[in-house]
Amino acid sequence: MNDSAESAPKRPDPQEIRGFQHFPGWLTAREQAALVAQIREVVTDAPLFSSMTPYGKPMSVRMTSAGRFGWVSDRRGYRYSETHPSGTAWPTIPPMLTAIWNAVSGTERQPECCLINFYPEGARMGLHQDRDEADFTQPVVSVSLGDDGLFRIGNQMRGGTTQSLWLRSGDVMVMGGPARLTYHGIDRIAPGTSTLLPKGGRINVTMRVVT
Ligand SMILES: O=C(O)CCC(=O)C(=O)O
Ligand SMILES: [Fe+2]
Repeated sequence: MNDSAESAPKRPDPQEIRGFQHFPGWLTAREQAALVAQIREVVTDAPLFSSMTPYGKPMSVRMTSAGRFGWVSDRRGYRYSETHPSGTAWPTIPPMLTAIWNAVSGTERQPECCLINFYPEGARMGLHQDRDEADFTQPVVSVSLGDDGLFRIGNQMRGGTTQSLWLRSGDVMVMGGPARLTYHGIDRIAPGTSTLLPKGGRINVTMRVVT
């Protein structure tokens, strides 16, 4: 028996919600802090930037990416790009994130994009589908850090009833299977609900197979 502080943490079982698999509290507080440090290294090499929607409206979320591809949005539309807007290649995906992917994704393939979204107070993300990837049999795996975010889940087509839940720091969500194209978004974040990020706000990371 090993009950030292270094023993592997017990991971939560998933809770199913409209086909999404929610793992509340997947990461311990210590792991969350370590992951934030790895994400900071990415952001140092590939600074957060504000995107324009194809309609010319600025998004309230700032973003950057790691991996072979990054997600960018500008007047040419939403797309994956092999370079940051500054022209450089994206940093490699932090190893803690790859480990989460391997534990929950249920696929042999590896993520080719790790999109890092930063939500300051007041930021939101409207209901959308993630459909810029080539193979919808591959899941999207999301990790939340910092302030709570109110996540809304709709249906596979626009409209209909929705269901909401709070995504908390350390939660992991797998969006796969029949729910891979389900509409989802973030209505708002709850400022001051976490002390993980010294200046507050919420980070959400999504890992995706792109090609
Ligand atoms: O912030 C979240 O929890 C969801 C992010 C998301 O849906 C996306 O980046 O496509
Ligand atoms: Fe999404």
